[in-house]
Amino acid sequence: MENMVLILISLALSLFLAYFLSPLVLKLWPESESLPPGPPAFPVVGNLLWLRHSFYEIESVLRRLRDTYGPIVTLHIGFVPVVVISDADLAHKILVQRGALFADRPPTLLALRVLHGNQCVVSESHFGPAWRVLRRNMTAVMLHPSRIKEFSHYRRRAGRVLIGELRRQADRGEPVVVLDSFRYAIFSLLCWMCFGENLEEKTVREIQRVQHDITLHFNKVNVFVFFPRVGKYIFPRLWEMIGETRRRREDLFVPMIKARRERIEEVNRRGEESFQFSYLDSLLNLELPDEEGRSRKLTEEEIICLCSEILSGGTDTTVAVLQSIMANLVKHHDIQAWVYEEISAVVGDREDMEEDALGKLPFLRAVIMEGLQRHPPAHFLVSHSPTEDATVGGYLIPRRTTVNVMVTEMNWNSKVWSDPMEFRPERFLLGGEGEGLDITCSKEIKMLTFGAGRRACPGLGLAMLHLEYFVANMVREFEWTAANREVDMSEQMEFTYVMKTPLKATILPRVR
Ligand code: HEM
Repeated sequence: MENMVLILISLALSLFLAYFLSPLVLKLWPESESLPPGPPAFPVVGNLLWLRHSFYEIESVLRRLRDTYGPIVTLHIGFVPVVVISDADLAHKILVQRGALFADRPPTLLALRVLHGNQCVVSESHFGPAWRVLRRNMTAVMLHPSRIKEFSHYRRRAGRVLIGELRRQADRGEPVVVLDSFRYAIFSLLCWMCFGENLEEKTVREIQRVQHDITLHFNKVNVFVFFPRVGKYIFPRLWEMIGETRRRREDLFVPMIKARRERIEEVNRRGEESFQFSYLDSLLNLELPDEEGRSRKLTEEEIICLCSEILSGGTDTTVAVLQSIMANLVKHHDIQAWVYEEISAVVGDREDMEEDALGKLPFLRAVIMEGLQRHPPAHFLVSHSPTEDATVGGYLIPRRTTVNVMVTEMNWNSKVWSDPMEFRPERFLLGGEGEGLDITCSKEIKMLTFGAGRRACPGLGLAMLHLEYFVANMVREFEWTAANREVDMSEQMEFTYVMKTPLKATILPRVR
């Protein structure tokens, strides 16, 4: 109790100093000369602008700062200096040309470490041997094109569930709100790939609820940036909720892990051949190098966090883009008609749309690329960090500094893209400015939706396939029109950037 009072008093004092004495004091923060420029900063609160703006406004704040200070600025968020880059050449330098130097991640907040297994997940691991093993396992074992192909029966099943659900809603004669159906389709698909079982709907929905709560906490833990050591005493309820969600996830995942272990032993004993491989199987076998160079098996908690990572990372991002693309097809009926005609010409009146057909649909691919360019679900990358002191744009960025890049400054750059805010898939066809665009950005950055370099998104191929597969099936089965006169395309920040008003459409089954 005494501690609590002391904390509150010192907090109040700092806020008082920061807010009321700011006109008199230019800089109380002992800022290193070397960091890129930025607004004045103060103890505890960092930049005063956080007293006037919420984190949700960070993008517009950064645009204003870019106009004042240039394409590389330093913000102070609580105690943490954060360097933000908004220029494609500088971004290419740190992500690709000197990628190894900037491939580390900064230390994660304690609250996130509780949820993310002490940084033992691919996205948060420090750049080093353990990250290499985890990432190679994810890309070579789970996300390798041949493995993705093996999972095609899961996609067919998820596609049927989605179309069935949309048809049921359409039969009621009401406009459909598609978001939940999209989310369930993508989530269940990832669940089956992750756990290797045709899990029942009830179980999938339970896992989905826990993952959803983890996402909600992920957004709230921002407050711990300001109070990294004492946050759990200042916000005891939030801290308790985080612990509670973590326990619920354990209660769900641990029995599945145990069952899977036993199943693998049984399969090995019997020599069964028709065994559907899963991400979980690879994690059960995986060995991580420890600090002394020895190998060790993953703990149960680490396995839980790695499964959780793929479910969260692969769902919200893909669903956000899927919804935005469908909203654009509702809004631009001519583009929807073009997609439909292209699919019909290739697939004809066959019952099922085979995945191989997707490779013969260049306009569909262009629509997906345009969706990714215009509606990146992450407006910032996951934070990077240099492993040693580094110079960028003439400024020194000390080792371990948090560095981030503004994705939308690349994707919506009017010097690269004509009318970047218009939905114009043709730009990705022959002769268009996006023709043959290398989405991995190896030579230059024009679109940064999946990041670039060593830490670029390993789920790129899977996400593209899911987007193409579901958009193609939904356009083939239904004609989509707006339920309201206007489709509101404005977006807001949740875990990712999503449509502020979820898409509501009238869908009519097509006659074949
Ligand atoms: C449209 C869908 C997706 C988008 C736009 C997207 C975007 C991103 C971005 C911007 C990053 C950060 C890159 C960086 O820090 O430089 C990232 C990292 C990551 N993504 Fe995705 N992602 C998508 C789908 C997926 C899927 C389907 C999976 C897995 C099934 C996945 C797994 C990951 C992982 C594990 C990382 C961390 C990589 C590392 O730190 O080494 N993502 N993604």
